[in-house]
Amino acid sequence: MESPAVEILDLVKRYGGATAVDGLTFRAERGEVTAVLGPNGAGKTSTVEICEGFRKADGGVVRVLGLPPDAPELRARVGVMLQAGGVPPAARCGEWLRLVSRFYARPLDPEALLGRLGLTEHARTPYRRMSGGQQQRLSLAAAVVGRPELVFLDEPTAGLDPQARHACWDLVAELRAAGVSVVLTTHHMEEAERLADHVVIIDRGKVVAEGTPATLTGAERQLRFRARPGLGLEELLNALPSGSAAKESPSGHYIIEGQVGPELLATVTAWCAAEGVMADDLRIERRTLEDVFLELTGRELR
Ligand SMILES: Nc1ncnc2c1ncn2[C@@H]1O[C@H](COP(=O)(O)OP(=O)(O)OP(=O)(O)O)[C@@H](O)[C@H]1O
Repeated sequence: MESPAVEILDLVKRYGGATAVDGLTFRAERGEVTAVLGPNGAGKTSTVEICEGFRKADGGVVRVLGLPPDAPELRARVGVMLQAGGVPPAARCGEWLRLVSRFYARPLDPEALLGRLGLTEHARTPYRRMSGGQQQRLSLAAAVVGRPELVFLDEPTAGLDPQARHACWDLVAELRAAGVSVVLTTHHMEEAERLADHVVIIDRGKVVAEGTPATLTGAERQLRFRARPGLGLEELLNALPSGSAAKESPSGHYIIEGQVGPELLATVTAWCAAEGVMADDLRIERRTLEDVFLELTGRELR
């Protein structure tokens, strides 16, 4: 049987006395996009860099395409986009991508890739003079130019403008369509919802939930509206069918959960009318991945 793209079992990484990755276990299947989500400091980059062979684990087992992460034969089969750097400051954008492409047997056309990522007009610009978003796009291009079987993207769209973000998403979708396995970390829940087949949420170095975006968010719907902060919701709750819940989160944003149907909608709007409350942006929708993420990892800043 073919091994998964990435298999991580009981991974542990410590820095001095602090445990950054604390018995982490998950797999990324071949041909799928796996998104690893987690608050700042959750251990995402540590985990990905161990898979890339850049850091050593203190415990557990990691297999990449069935091999140990430092196996030399992985270099030609795995693409890596780092969060920052990796390119000499004086290297010109186009020259660098052409150079990287020469390390591979069947590379993509570097010029076409520069065009795809909006870098053609910067082809002669030295890396140090490129903007942060342009540098980021060059790193993405360098990660995929060798037609890897598996690509690791660490926060690929952080700091990108909307146009570049969409270009990156299109590229990831194409990689997936071509059968490439993708493991990406991100703080953009929308990105994970759009791109990922499998989402792994980690917190304090452990997996706290995983599944498809649809299984994580569930089929349940919510009624949401905006109104002045601090509405007393007890009376509304009394009027709603049992098993319903009403909360204000964050301030001025109201969420009603339960059997969301015509009756619940009528009860809420009748209560609003009686209370003189204008419910703005009233809508019924499924929970988002961001809701699930915040429920699992809390609102405290890390
Ligand atoms: N080289 C290092 N030396 C010491 N501590 C480190 C080192 N690298 C990471 N850490 C610590 O390990 C923990 C996990 O860091 P890591 O970069 O893996 O998190 P992350 O989930 O990628 O965070 P972010 O979302 O902020 O990028 C953090 O507490 C961080 O301070």
